[in-house]
Formats: sequence, C-alpha cells, structure tokens
Amino acid sequence: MKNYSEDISRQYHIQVAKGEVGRYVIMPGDPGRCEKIAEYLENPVLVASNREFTTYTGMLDGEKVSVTSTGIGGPSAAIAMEELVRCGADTFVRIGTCGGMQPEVKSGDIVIATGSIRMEGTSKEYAPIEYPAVASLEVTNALVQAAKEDGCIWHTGVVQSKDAFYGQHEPEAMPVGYELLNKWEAWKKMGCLASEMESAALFIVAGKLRVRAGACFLVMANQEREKLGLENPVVHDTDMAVRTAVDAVRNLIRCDKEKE
Ligand SMILES: O=P(O)(O)O[C@H]1O[C@H](CO)[C@@H](O)[C@H]1O
Ligand SMILES: O=c1cc[nH]c(=O)[nH]1
Repeated sequence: MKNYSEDISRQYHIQVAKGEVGRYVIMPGDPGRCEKIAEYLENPVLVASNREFTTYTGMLDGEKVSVTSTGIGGPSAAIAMEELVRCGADTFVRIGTCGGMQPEVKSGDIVIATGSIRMEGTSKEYAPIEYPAVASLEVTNALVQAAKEDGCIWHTGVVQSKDAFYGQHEPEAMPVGYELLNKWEAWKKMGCLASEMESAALFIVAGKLRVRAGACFLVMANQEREKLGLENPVVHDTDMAVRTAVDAVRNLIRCDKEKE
C-alpha cells in the first residue's frame, strides 16, 4: 500500500519505521502510560509521538520490546496494530483499564481477556460478526502465569468492547438506551467480566494479520457493585496491570526461545 507519510519510510499515523520496534509490543490506551511502562525496559528510547500514538523501544531479557499507545477505541487501536505489524511486530499485549461487570470483579483486580464481545464498529469492517474476537492462547497463558507470579487478584473470561464510554455509564440517557440496557443485562447473564473499548478490534485485526494478541486490565471500578450497594472505590493505579503485562512479555520471550 502507498505510504501517506512525508517520510516514506515511516508509517503514516504512528510515525515509526521498519526495524524501530521489537517483535513484542505492549499497548496501553493512554499515551501518558507509555513512559511508565518503558521504565521497565533497558535503555528505552522515545521512537515517535504523533497524535495518540507514542512509541518507545528498549530491551527486555535480551529482546527488543516496544510500547505503543493506541488511544481510545477500536479505530485507532486497529491503525496502531496494522502499522506496527508493517514495522516488524507480531506479538501484542494490551494493558488497559476496565469497568467490572460481575460482583466478584472488584476495583484493583486484574482481568485477563480470553475473548471480547464485538459491540464496536471497527472489527465489523474486518470480519463478519459471526467470527469471534478471541485472544491468543499463548499470550493469555503468559498473562495468567505473570498474574499468578505477581500475586495479583485476577480473573479470566470474556470482556465487552464498546464504542461509547458514556453509553456504558449513562445508557438511560441515550436514545437507544433500550438496546444498551438489554444487551448489558444479556452480557452480564452470560458471565461477561468487564467492559472496555479496544480488545475486540485488536483481537480481530490480529486474526486477520495472523499475529498474536492478548489483553489485561486494571478494574477501575464496578458499576454493578455500586448498584448492589457494595463497596466500590475508584482505583487509578495501573502499576500491577503494567507489571503483569511486562512479565507476560518476559514469559513469551522465554517460551519463544524454548520453541526455537
Ligand atoms: O485505559 P485504557 O487503556 O485507555 O482503556 C480504557 O479506558 C478508556 C476509557 O476511559 C478506553 O480506552 C478503555 O478501553
Ligand atoms: O468503566 C470503564 C472503565 C474504563 N474503561 C471503560 O471503558 N469503562
């Protein structure tokens, strides 16, 4: 495909060139989280910062590893993954925040997505809706191992990806609230653990590009616990989730070396 960047060696949106990222990429939504994650790498270098996409590259256990923010939502997350794959990446670990949906999923816990409900628009421009948004088993196993080793309280299961943050938090205020509320109840009855905004798009794009993607999230709060009158503090510290993502990359590096 034609590259729309002025510097033709750099990808149009992320402004990264081939070889400037590692095979492993940690992906937060928030660009402000990148520097903190990059501190876990040896000799991290700021590669590029354009729009919502900030990229650092450094070393972890002898391998080149990168951190790239995706911004909020499926469209920009899909762009980040597409352009990173063009630069040489093939393994992605999203580290995000989410809202818990089951009463046992509490603020401060870690959710590891095994799959994601495609209640967003981006993935529909890749694959028919019957195709499931499923995480890579290798990345998911690496995340579970890391969460156990790091002593987190963690849950694995399906999460929901949507496009409207305020459709999740104020569904009754939306003209289509009847649909949002009914679907939310259905997701809950199916055991959906949490709601966030990027993993369905990332899992479907990863499927199309034949690369590996997994995701872990800090549970910031849980509106269902609030409704039940249960304790529900808001937690902003993403450190445990970041550590889980970084240690998952270490596990993947080790497993991949063993396979070679
Ligand atoms: O904390 P991040 O990774 O941005 O993830 C979550 O937070 C944002 C909404 O506040 C959405 O991007 C959602 O997926
Ligand atoms: O409730 C939440 C928290 C973080 N991100 C979301 O999308 N929803």
